[in-house]
Amino acid sequence: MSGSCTEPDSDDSLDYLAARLVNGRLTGRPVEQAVDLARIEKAVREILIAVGEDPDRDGLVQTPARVARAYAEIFAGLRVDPAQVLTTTFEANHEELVLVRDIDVTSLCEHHLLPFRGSAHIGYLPGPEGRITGLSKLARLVEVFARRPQVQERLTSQIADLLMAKLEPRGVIVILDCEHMCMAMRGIQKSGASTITSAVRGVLQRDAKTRAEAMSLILRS
Ligand SMILES: Nc1nc2c(ncn2[C@@H]2O[C@H](COP(=O)(O)OP(=O)(O)OP(=O)(O)O)[C@@H](O)[C@H]2O)c(=O)[nH]1
Ligand SMILES: [Zn+2]
Repeated sequence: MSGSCTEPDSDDSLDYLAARLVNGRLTGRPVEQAVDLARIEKAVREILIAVGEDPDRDGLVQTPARVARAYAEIFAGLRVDPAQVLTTTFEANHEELVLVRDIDVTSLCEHHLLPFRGSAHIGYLPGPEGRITGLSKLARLVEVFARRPQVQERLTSQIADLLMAKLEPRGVIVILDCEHMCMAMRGIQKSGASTITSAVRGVLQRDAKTRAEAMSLILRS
């Protein structure tokens, strides 16, 4: 038995993890909803027994604790207020499209608790005041919403809606392109199928030409 896991396991460490999603520093807001690591461990031990494994054999004895820590990390977004990500905005007198493409996304589908992963493309047209946010904040927003049990459609809309609410831009477009392990590893077993979801708000929803311009930049190779 190695028992050499070094991942954090105290409440303080989970607090730090949640804070990192927001500001990248080891400071931040307190954990609002602590993760019950012991309860996850107990449940994972039960699952191992239920599938016919011996949870006490050498390779598995640390597994419930490892899975508990992994889940705390994977679901850290549940302990973060996404609005915190967008507290810093800047004046830029820029009213044209701002687009960040190919943001890596990994989330867990809430139906099977299996991963789905791919890319997010996020664009917005700043409002009349021309206020913008840091580019990294768009990626942080994806992280906060992705680190929750999700369906791809809701993940896509949540990103778009929060940007609309906090930046008050003229429009937002969010496209996610992901592969779902629940379709590859089990069930229909079709690997390589990609699911594309979009959330389009404001002028980008109303104006086909503006939307087409944004789409052409998103799709440009
Ligand atoms: N719309 C949507 N469906 C999803 C997402 N992730 C997984 N699913 C689907 O959720 C559905 C759950 O369907 P159920 O019939 O309740 O579950 P199931 O018997 O495991 O379904 P199969 O995967 O078809 O075997 C499946 O069709 C999955 O492909 C997602 O992000 N969005
Ligand atoms: Zn699934």
